[in-house]
Amino acid sequence: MALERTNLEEGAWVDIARGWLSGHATLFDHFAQRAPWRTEERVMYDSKVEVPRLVATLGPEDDVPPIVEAMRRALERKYETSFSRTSLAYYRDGHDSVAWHGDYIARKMESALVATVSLGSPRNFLLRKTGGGPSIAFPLGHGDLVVMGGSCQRTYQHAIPKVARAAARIALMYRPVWKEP
Ligand SMILES: O=C(O)CCC(=O)C(=O)O
Ligand SMILES: [Fe+2]
Repeated sequence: MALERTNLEEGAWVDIARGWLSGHATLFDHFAQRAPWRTEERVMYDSKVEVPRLVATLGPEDDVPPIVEAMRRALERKYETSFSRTSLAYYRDGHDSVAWHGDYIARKMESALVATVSLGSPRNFLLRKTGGGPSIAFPLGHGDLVVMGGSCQRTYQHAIPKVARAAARIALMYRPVWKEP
């Protein structure tokens, strides 16, 4: 895996591997047509976080292409953890977004890992210190892998901001099972 690590402050970091999944367009089409999409009817982060996008959770009963399991195994080997939860977020166009947040439960944990493979067209993925300040932008799409680690969910926040024009992107997210500390 050709990973490039960016060390942030307070023990947070992100790894990025550009074009990690070469067949991203095929997997995008598969999920766009077949994933069990729902709107986020329940408040996922906190009541202030607006989340206009479609989401899906993949379980054992879902029809998942073998590449999804192959990527999970590669990530588990590399990061020496069990990425047993798989979920999806579908940004249909520039109106879809996720506001600044640290992932639920993980934002209370000392450290946590989240691996995201971006399918389809790029969107800007932003990071900033929790509560505000300048942001760093990483355009993510076309099979790029990003892994957030260390204190990233607690000391940093991330967002996919709205933009005037964007083609569709799906984020395929792998997370370990997190326990409330
Ligand atoms: O779309 C992404 O890459 C990020 C999504 C995200 O942060 C989340 O669902 O918690
Ligand atoms: Fe998140």
